[in-house]
Amino acid sequence: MGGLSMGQAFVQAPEHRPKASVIEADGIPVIDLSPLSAGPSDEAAVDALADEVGRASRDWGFFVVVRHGVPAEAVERMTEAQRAFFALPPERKAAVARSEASPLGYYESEHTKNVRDWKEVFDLVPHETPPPSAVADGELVFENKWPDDLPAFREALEEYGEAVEDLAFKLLELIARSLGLKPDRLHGFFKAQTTFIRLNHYPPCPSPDLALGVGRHKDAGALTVLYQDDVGGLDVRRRSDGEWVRVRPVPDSFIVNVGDIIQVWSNDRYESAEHRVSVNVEKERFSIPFFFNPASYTMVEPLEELVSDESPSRYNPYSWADFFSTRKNSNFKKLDVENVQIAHFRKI
Ligand SMILES: O=C(O)CCC(=O)C(=O)O
Ligand SMILES: [Fe+2]
Repeated sequence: MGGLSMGQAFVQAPEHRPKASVIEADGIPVIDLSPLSAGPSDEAAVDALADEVGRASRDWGFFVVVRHGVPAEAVERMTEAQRAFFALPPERKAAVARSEASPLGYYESEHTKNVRDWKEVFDLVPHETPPPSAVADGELVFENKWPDDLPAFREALEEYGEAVEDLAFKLLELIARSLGLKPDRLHGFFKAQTTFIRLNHYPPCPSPDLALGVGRHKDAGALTVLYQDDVGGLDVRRRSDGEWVRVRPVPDSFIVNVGDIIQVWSNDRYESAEHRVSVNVEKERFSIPFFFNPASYTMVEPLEELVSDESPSRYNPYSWADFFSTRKNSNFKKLDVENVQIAHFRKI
């Protein structure tokens, strides 16, 4: 299954290998978003929700949302389409493969921090920009690749993308409120968003003690809204003691995590947490991160409202386009250098 065969490229350094015993995370907050869909908005309830989101973003960088408003049927159609896609024969997946110049589509040899991940993926963007008539040398082309003869696939993705984007904007408003900002303060950054959706398939792995589905990393964008099936495997680095803890699957939920951009915008009030994916011998696992990312021309820096004499800016501004394309390149092939991190822009 999945065509992967275990070899040296997948082997993590001893200090990064998963331990045999798994700590189930009890403390990751589960937040009920139903006050957002309760008709005429109840400001006090929404403020209380924003406080919960703020505390979770500060203490964990992760939280789980339930009664989030994404229709169960959209999720079901999406996960069926995902399974159908990964079950295709290798040559049909290869027909929509990613290339260095055109990074969307199918891919099965991603590296995280220069070690290969035990997974296959399919990337696409929910907002395709019209292709430019001429592409400069070295410029990336973000064009979706759709598999032939799988019509329900495209429809399911479009429906799912719209529903999860609505949720992402609601979460963005809660984050803004939690920072004492106007609810729509961050919306402007997402006018020409570079959001992308990734379908992940982690086949059963013969050596789950040596390899990871995704090596340890932080998400570089603003927010990630993740669907996971009921198998489990996502591990988050707990802030209080640095231990890896497993995020238990909750039916009909999404996992939300704050990415590096929100860490920088918030001037370190919130922190993007390190996470990874463990694999197992018996079961395949499916997940779908929706990486909610701002426009490519965004210069990322702490929001001016959150900077003062007492709380000076902790980061030099950086270009999201440059950060994103450098990271994508380093995930595409094994490099000898460390990949780009927000720590490189840290002032203090
Ligand atoms: O599969 C998962 O649970 C998480 C995947 C992930 O962290 C990523 O793709 O960035
Ligand atoms: Fe991630």
